Amino acid sequence: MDLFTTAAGLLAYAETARRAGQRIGFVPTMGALHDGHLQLVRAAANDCDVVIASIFVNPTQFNNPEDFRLYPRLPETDADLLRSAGCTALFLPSVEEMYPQPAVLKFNFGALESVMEGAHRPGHFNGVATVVSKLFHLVRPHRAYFGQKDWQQVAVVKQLVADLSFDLEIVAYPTIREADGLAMSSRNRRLTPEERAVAPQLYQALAQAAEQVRQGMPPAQVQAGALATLAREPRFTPEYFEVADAQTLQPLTDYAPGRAVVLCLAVHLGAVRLIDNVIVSLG
Ligand SMILES: Nc1ncnc2c1ncn2[C@@H]1O[C@H](COP(=O)(O)OP(=O)(O)OP(=O)(O)O)[C@@H](O)[C@H]1O
Ligand SMILES: CC(C)(CO)[C@@H](O)C(=O)[O-]
Ligand code: BAL
Repeated sequence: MDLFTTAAGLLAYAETARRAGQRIGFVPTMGALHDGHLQLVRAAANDCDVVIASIFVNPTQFNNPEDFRLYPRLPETDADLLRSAGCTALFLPSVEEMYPQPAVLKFNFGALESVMEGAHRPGHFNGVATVVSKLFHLVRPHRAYFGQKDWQQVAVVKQLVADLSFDLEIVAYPTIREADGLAMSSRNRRLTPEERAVAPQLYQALAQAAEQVRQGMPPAQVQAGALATLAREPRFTPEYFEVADAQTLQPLTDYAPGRAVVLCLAVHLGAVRLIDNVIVSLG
């Protein structure tokens, strides 16, 4: 696996692969890798000739400086995992390399970012769109791989690709979970054993709410019930629990047949903020 720390090195590598007629798969990450990331790398290795992964803890998408400072950083272990999953090149830039000058461009994703992560993490999707655009320009992949654990991010990135005519395909893969249901996340490493023990209740609340949606319980009642369930665990401080249209991400007042519903939550557990979601397809 090749390692690049400069934009120029990455650009030249990707350009050579493209000129040779190779298909390029791209997996952007913030590192501290787990099976959720590695399934994306394996999928890219299966579909493409060249697989480029990036590890960059992007400061512009963090609204909380402590969250940025404490974000797990394990580049050596990550490199080994990437190599064994079939990655052919790793881009590991510094902040100065990615932002030689402060980025000032502002994105507006309208209703897509007026809810959930967009509403609760001011500037978050602006930072994501900025760094993803930069990375897409350097790599110019044929396909870019994202996880459904960040459901809203996938919607925002698809909008970005459409609005800016990036010539690539976005593919999204399901959330990989621990055996007890907890969604894999780099931030799980920061949980204490006591917090880790109660964390699976987040998925349990989502699974219970999903069953209620299938049974036709009104969205407001599903939401209130889930928030009440979460409130029973004193270590949880819920930020939101939304019952939303899976495409538009707007909160639902009732269900439309044939549409998919996404149930999304963000909960603080000690010093760690976790998100998760499940999709319910309505017949
Ligand atoms: N459990 C998972 N299942 C599937 N995809 C995932 C999972 N966790 C992360 N991803 C995807 O991997 C990519 C990189 O995500 P990122 O590096 O932020 O990892 P993360 O584990 O979600 O970290 P965080 O602690 O920030 O939530 C994103 O497209 C994300 O959706
Ligand atoms: C897409 C991404 C790598 C951009 O920094 C990040 O938001 C993530 O890891 O999901
Ligand atoms: N996985 C989304 C990146 C973030 O939390 O900033």
